[in-house]
Amino acid sequence: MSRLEVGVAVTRGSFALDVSLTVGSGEVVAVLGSNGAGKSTFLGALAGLYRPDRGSIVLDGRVLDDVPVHRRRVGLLSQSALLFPHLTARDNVAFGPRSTGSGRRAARETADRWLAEVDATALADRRPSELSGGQAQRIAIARALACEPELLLLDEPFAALDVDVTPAIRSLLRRVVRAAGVTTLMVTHDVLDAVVLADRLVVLDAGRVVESGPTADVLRRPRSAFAARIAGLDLVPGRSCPEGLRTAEGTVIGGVHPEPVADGESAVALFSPTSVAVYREPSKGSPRTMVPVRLAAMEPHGELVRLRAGVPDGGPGWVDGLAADVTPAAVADLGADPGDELWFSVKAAEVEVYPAGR
Ligand SMILES: Nc1ncnc2c1ncn2[C@@H]1O[C@H](COP(=O)(O)OP(=O)(O)OP(=O)(O)O)[C@@H](O)[C@H]1O
Repeated sequence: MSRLEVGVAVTRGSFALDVSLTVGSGEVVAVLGSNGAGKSTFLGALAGLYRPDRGSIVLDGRVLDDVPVHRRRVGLLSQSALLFPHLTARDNVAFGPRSTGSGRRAARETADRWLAEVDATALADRRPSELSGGQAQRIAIARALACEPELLLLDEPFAALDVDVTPAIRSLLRRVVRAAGVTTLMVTHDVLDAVVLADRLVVLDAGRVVESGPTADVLRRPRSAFAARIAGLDLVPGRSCPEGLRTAEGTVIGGVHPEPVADGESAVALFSPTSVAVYREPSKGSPRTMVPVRLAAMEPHGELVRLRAGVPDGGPGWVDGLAADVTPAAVADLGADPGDELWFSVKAAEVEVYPAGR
């Protein structure tokens, strides 16, 4: 079991990544972030595909910076299985142990053990062209772990699978990664991968870590707009004020402070889309915060309809992407279409204000 300590800066064209991160021995960390946030660049630096401009990667006390890729003891599982087409499943799995010095027989035994671990013993003699996508990915999992990596990198490991096989492969990966106790870093777009597999979430934005913490904590109390979006919550950034939160342009969002936040401190207001009511006109004298929006989109959301806000003419940018989940009957009463100017409204008692950042 190995502890990973990374502090790297990587430049690709005009994009700059600067990330410091520690992954405890045997810990599974998920790296999330929107498109272009730098997730693949970060993983590529760890895998040895990109040379950092500065910084270092230390795995179990070994500095990896100048270690050739094949000696790093870093396993990589990608979206596609990338099996050798001319080798059987067993020989694909045995390839790693063979190339690190195991004899033919020992490598075969290791391969058979890992094929059993991933419930693929019956597939041992098949070639990749005779495997389904899910079966091939199981073999790829066995192959990655048969090398006994000190660090396992998962790059969107389920992105290329059919949706109906993804849950089974996801839970299989969870089982074998936990059993192997291997230190793991996973890049994913899917919050479900993080919930099922990861101890901790790290959110990247524009090449920087904007949020990090235990998976459940980040999803319960997101500090970044991206994490709030994946957790299904609305988030408004600003500064704490006695009434709740004041946005940069001066809107006050009434809210409660579940934990102490100093007046004027950088903070975020969080609320559930189900606590947002939607009106055609602002209601006067209401104890609710009323925010003008332009309706950007409407989509089904379970038994409700999710109304997605865009910025109205001259309105503040932070309303962009706010969600309101309302009943189909309420949508019919409202008679709203995308492009209409509406008011989102939320009660102070349903807004929680927390310090921003960790
Ligand atoms: N070969 C390249 N040359 C210059 N810039 C690049 C190159 N490849 C990627 N970039 C830029 O680096 C930034 C980060 O890209 P990266 O692929 O790491 O993001 P990502 O978070 O993995 O995105 P996605 O979720 O879309 O896969 C992007 O702004 C991208 O435009």
